[in-house]
Amino acid sequence: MIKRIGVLTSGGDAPGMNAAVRAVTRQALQHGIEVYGIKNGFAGLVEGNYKKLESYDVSEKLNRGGTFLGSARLPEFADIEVRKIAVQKLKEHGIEAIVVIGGDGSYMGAKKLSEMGVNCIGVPGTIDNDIASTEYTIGFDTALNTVVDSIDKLRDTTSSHYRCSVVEIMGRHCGDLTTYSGLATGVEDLIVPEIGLDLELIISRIERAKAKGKRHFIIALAELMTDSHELAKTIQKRTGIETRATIIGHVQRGGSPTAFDRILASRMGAYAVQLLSEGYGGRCVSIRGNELVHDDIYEALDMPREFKEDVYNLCKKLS
Ligand SMILES: Nc1ncnc2c1ncn2[C@@H]1O[C@H](COP(=O)(O)OP(=O)(O)OP(=O)(O)O)[C@@H](O)[C@H]1O
Ligand SMILES: O=P(O)(O)OC[C@H]1O[C@](O)(CO)[C@@H](O)[C@@H]1O
Ligand SMILES: [Mg+2]
Repeated sequence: MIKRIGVLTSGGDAPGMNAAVRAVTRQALQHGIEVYGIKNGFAGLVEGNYKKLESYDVSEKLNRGGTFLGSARLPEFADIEVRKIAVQKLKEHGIEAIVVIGGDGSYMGAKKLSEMGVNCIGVPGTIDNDIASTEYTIGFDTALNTVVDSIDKLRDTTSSHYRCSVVEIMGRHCGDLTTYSGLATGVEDLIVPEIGLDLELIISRIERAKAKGKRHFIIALAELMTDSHELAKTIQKRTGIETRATIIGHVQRGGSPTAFDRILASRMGAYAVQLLSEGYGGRCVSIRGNELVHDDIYEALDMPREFKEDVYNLCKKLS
C-alpha cells in the first residue's frame, strides 16, 4: 500500500487548480496516505521544495483562483539528468508517487517521471482545453466566463461608437475558448487555428452586413494567429469602419473557479489518488460523457483533438 504521495501544479495556472489540490490532499489523508505539496511545479521537485500538507492546509482554497502551490515552466525538465535529480530527491523524502496538475507539457514530464519509477497521474489543469482525451480541462469554464464577460463589456462601447473590435483570446493552439465564447456572445466573426484566417472572407462579411445597415462588429481572434493590432488596422483601412484591438490577456487565467470547475477539479483530484493507490502510473484523468476515465498519457496526447465545428458553424450562422 502506497504511504506517501506528492502533488504539484505546473504550466500556466488555471482556476480550479487549488480545488484539485484540496481534493488530492483530503482524499489521500482519508485513506491514510501522507501528502506533500511540491512548490512551483517541476522546479520544486528538482530543488526538493516540499511541504507536508495536512487537512487544514487546504482549508478555504476551494474557491480561490491561481495555485497556492505556485506554478512554473521548467524547460530543463526535458533533460534526463535534471529528472534524475528530481527522482533522487523524491527517494530521499520517501515520496513514492505524484499527482501532476497541468496541461499537455506537464503531462510529458509526468509520463517521463513514471518511466523512471515514480508513478504519476496527470490531472488536466489548463484554461486552453487542449488535451484531446478529455472533454473539459479544469479552468476552461472559468476562463470562458471571463471572456464572455469581457466581450459583453466590449460590445457596449463598440456599439456606442459604431466601431469594429478585434478581440484576442487565449488558448495557445486550440480554438475552443474563442469558439465557445463566440457563440455565447454572438460575435460577428471568429478566427481560430483549426479553420485558419481568411481576410477576404472577413472583409466581405463585414461589407455585406454594413450594406444591410449593421453598424458594429466584434471579431473574436484566437491568439498566435496574427497580430491583432495589424488586423484591426487592415479592417479599418479596407472597410472604413473605425476598428480597435483588445487583447484580453492574463485576466483569463484568474478569478474564483466556477461551480463547474470546482466540481470537475474535486472529482478528478480524488480519482487521481484512487488511481495511484491502485498502483497506476503514467496515466491521466479524463472526463468523457460525464464519466471519469483514465488513459495512457502518450495515447491521450496523441488522440486527434476534436474541433467543435458545429459550435463554430452555429456561431457564424447566427451572427
Ligand atoms: N517533453 C517534456 N519532457 C519533460 N518535461 C516537460 C516536457 N514538456 C514540458 N515539460 C515540463 O512541463 C512544464 C509545463 O509545460 P508547458 O509550459 O507546456 O505548460 P502546460 O503544462 O502545457 O500548461 P499550459 O499550456 O496550460 O500552460 C514545462 O515547463 C516543463 O517543465
Ligand atoms: O503566462 P505565459 O507564460 O505568458 O503563457 C501564456 C500561455 O499560457 C496559457 O494561458 C495557458 O496555456 C495560454 O493560453 C497562453 O498562450
Ligand atoms: Mg499546454
